[in-house]
Amino acid sequence: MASATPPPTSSSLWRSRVPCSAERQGLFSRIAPVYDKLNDVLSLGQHLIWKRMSVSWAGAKRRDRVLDLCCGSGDLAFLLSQKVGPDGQVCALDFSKDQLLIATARQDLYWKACYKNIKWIEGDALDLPFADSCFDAMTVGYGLRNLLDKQRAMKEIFRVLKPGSRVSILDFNKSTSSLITQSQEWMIDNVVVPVASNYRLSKEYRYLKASIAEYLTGKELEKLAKEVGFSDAKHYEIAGGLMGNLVATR
Ligand SMILES: C/C(=C\Cc1cc(O)c2ccccc2c1O)CCC[C@H](C)CCC[C@H](C)CCCC(C)C
Ligand SMILES: C[S@@+](CC[C@H](N)C(=O)[O-])C[C@H]1O[C@@H](n2cnc3c(N)ncnc32)[C@H](O)[C@@H]1O
Repeated sequence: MASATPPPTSSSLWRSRVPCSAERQGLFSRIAPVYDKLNDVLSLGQHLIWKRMSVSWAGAKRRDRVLDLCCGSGDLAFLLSQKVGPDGQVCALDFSKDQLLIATARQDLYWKACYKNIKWIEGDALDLPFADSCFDAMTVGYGLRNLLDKQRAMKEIFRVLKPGSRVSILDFNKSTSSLITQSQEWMIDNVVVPVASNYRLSKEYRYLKASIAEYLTGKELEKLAKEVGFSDAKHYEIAGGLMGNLVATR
């Protein structure tokens, strides 16, 4: 009699599929304590340059009311805060309590007066607790790729933006070039995951590869934005095509 197939272990389950929403929430909470440090180390500090570019593309200006969606530890929220100034407001939303705790701790550490204009909100990007047409600009830094229902997310982003305003969505680029894809995968397999293993976070960082494979290409992101109603959408490749940024205008 053929031996019964053993039930999949949690790690083998993960290897064969991208985690569900609750598992992702747990993932980002587990990586929260080392998230910023590993981003700095693994991107050689470049990620902050990419984030500054993304915030500039959002078009936030003084006294605006803006949203940083999937804010995590707050990198883009702090940049937006400086753009809108003390008379503006930044709403920064995330569904991970642990990421928001890191963000609020950073806010307390930093001295800039404008940072008092940031409001941290625990919520779901797929069901935003905001009225229609209430934001002058929005950023989504490394968030959309992590959302299970990207169309629903794009519809929510469209709904809460004021007519004529922009969203700037920074993430890994799902490249149509096999060389770029192979480079991303090589770096994740041979640099990112081994470094993360020092913090017992191999599985969490290995997820990057599957999430990029499941993501949308630049053209597909532009198409999705136009389908939900954005009047204009343009995807820019940065960092040699390893990263990408969609700018969509309502
Ligand atoms: C800021 C960056 C990634 C944020 C990020 C997003 C996610 O969805 C994750 C999911 C699970 C774990 C961690 C993350 C996460 O950190 C981009 C830079 C940090 C990356 C971890 C570094 C990846 C290396 C790149 C493939 C190539 C870097 C090239 C650079 C010019 C050296
Ligand atoms: C890779 S981090 C990006 C953090 C930050 N924007 C940055 O650029 O560093 C992705 C963030 O998205 C959040 N996230 C994932 N799915 C979410 C959802 N459905 N609703 C709200 N936040 C979500 C995670 O908790 C995590 O903090």
